[in-house]
Amino acid sequence: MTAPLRAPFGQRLTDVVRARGPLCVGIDPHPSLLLAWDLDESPASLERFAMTAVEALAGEVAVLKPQSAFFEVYGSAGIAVLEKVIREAQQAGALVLLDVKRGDIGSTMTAYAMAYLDEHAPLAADAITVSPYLGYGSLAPAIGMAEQTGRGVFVLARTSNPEGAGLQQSIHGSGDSVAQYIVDSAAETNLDATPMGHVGVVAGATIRPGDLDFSRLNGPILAPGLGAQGATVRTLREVFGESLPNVLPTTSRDILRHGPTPDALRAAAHRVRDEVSELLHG
Ligand SMILES: O=C(O)c1cc(=O)[nH]c(=O)n1[C@@H]1O[C@H](COP(=O)(O)O)[C@@H](O)[C@H]1O
Repeated sequence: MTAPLRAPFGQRLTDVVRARGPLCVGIDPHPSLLLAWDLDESPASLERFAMTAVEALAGEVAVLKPQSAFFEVYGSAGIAVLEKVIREAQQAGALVLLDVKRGDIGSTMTAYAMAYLDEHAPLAADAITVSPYLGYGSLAPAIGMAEQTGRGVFVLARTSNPEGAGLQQSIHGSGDSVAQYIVDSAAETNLDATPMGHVGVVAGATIRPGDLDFSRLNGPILAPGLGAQGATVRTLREVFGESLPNVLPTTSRDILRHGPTPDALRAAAHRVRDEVSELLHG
């Protein structure tokens, strides 16, 4: 039997969060942020922006989450920057969650899995975001490959944007909401994993408290929405309650707006991380 490539994602995430605190920072090179950093909209500026964020944060925070769209805008030059971001962030000890929100029929999903979760893929990250709109089962190739390679997937369940609620809270054939069905499906995949499984869910820090029951998930909960979308660290307790230890809050603009000085970016990330740690450990 061949030795596993690396420890399972649930273990790796648990370890890095224990060492660095519970925070994911998004690398979202918005045009308005480039402007605020005195940069133009060119591939060279994209690289400067993204690598400054990596330099400042990859040795400090548990997880970095580059948003693929902001790199894709620049075509192949942007993808080359994204490859460098992933590689150098991992070398500095952060896990990289590539935010691509992929989802397709199973056979195409296999190709997405090979693009982002295969050992030899130039864009291989530690985890990706995936969309279950084609059915939770259609994600099987990504979930399977992630398990084989010690990587993870985060399935959109209840997103942070106001438009998500109507669809995600509608009632699924199981009698629960669509969002709850996604959480429960992830829970089935994660059953028996220790310290937790490799299938996370995405649930916005902006959602209504009590909308979802995460108690059986046994996996990480990526919680976007802090800062620019209006949620605060305090709202995390209201929304996630007893499941707070599994929550990985993520924030992008609210940190990046403090650039371009690496020290200021680091200080902003430390502030949010310490606030979340305080909430968790009292
Ligand atoms: O999957 C995500 O990361 C995500 C899911 C979600 O429900 N809401 C959400 O905002 N996101 C992403 O999280 C980031 C939020 O950015 P800020 O609002 O600047 O913190 C963006 O990259 C979004 O694409």
